[in-house]
Amino acid sequence: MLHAHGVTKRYGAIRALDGFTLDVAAGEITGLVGHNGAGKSTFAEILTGLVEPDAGTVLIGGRTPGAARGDVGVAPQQIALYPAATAREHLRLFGGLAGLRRRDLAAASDEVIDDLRLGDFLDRRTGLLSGGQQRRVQAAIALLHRPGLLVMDEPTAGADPETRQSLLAVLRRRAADGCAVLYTTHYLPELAELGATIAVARQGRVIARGTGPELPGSLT
Ligand SMILES: Nc1ncnc2c1ncn2[C@@H]1O[C@H](COP(=O)(O)OP(=O)(O)OP(=O)(O)O)[C@@H](O)[C@H]1O
Repeated sequence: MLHAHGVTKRYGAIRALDGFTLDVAAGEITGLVGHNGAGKSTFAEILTGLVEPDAGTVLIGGRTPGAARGDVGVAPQQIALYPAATAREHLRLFGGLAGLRRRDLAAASDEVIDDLRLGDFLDRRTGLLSGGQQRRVQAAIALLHRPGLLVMDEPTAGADPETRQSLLAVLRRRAADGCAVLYTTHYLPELAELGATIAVARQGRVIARGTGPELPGSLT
């Protein structure tokens, strides 16, 4: 589903990505781990189609990230919500932008509201929500249109254990339905819970790939 080969991205003298290569199959959850500054978020941004790589190949279901945008769901590391709008309004807006028709949008919204337990604060402005509640709204937006590729960039940062459990559970279900999931985290036990394969990034490239037990502890 996701094929990236030899991707480079420079910011001035900084090589954020330096020959980054990674494949994620449909139905696979890949945990992307690595030190701060290893290039994880830069790669996630390229998958949104908003940041262009300098060189290399990135294909999502055989299409460029720009062309595949409707089939990608992204939960960025930085909270990116409209503080004056409610969670319900966010679902309506992003579902509409993803092309969901009214009835499909209602069903899809009900599903993510239930999966991520948004019901208690659905009609409050997101700017007034706690950090963990905002994370749940952001994850719901990523999941809403049932994309073929989910890009979750540290989605459980600041989340309480119950929120973390509900998010991990819904990601496992989506993967079982054939979704490819790229999941960045600094918290390795989550990857074991997800049954994820692991990619270790360092200095802008993937230096190791495998399941948890296959990788030497010092790498992760
Ligand atoms: N827009 C930008 N302008 C300049 N430098 C950038 C930009 N985005 C990223 N970088 C730099 O690129 C490198 C990779 O950053 P990136 O955010 O991708 O790392 P990361 O692995 O996601 O780190 P973290 O674990 O801290 O989230 C860093 O040195 C960062 O400072």
